[in-house]
Amino acid sequence: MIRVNDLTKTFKDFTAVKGVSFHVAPGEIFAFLGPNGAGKTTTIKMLTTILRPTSGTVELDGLNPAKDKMGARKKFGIVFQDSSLDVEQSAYENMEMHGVLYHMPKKERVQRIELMLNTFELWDRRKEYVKKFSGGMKRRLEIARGLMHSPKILFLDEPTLGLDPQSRNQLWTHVKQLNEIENTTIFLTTHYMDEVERVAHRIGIMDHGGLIAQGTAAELKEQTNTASLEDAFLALTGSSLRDEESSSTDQLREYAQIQGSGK
Ligand SMILES: Nc1ncnc2c1ncn2[C@@H]1O[C@H](COP(=O)(O)OP(=O)(O)OP(=O)(O)O)[C@@H](O)[C@H]1O
Repeated sequence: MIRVNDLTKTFKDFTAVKGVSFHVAPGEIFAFLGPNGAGKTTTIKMLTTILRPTSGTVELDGLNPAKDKMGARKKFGIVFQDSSLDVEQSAYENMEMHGVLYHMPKKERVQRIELMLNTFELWDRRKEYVKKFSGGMKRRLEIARGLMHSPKILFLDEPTLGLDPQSRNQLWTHVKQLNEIENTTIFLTTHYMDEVERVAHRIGIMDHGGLIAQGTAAELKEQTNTASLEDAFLALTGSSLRDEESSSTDQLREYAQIQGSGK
């Protein structure tokens, strides 16, 4: 479903992503794990037509986004770290707007909104303004909205950053359910090791712009002769994700999210 070959991105004289190659099968949940600045977001941006690769190729369900941007965009939904919801509108209106942008017929829009809001447990709150929602509800709404046009692939860039453990747990329960029901292929990035173990079928470990290992959690542990994914990560990168979690970039992001959620 996703085929990436020798993908590279250079900003002036700095190479943020270096010759990354991987495949994601239909219906698979693939997670990118890596410290701050490893190149995860830059990779997602190249996969989703936001950034043009310096070299290498991307294929999404058989389409090359560099050649057919609009065709490729219909194949995926995306949720970035920064919210793009209209907080002055209701949950229903946010969904409706997305359906209109994707030229979905009215009848299809109505059915899909109900299905997705139910899947993400927001149907009862559909008429409320998004500004009244908690951080976890906003995230779930963003994912539901990203799935409005029934994309084959869902990209999630650190979707649980700044959420409390209960909201994180709830979000992944819904995402996994969606993956099982609709067989949506999911590509995600996260800092949280427990999430990766719980949710991902396969994991890619990124460090300094390169994809240094990939496989199931069991395979990564076996490769590094370690007992936990955290130890495997340490053995591969020499740095701990916990240290990275409290980096200034993360603190700033979390601060911005708290501000955004009006807490
Ligand atoms: N537009 C840009 N111009 C120059 N350098 C950039 C640009 N975008 C990203 N970088 C650099 O590329 C590197 C990779 O950044 P990227 O955001 O992809 O990392 P990441 O793994 O997603 O980390 P984080 O978890 O902090 O988002 C970083 O060193 C970053 O400073």
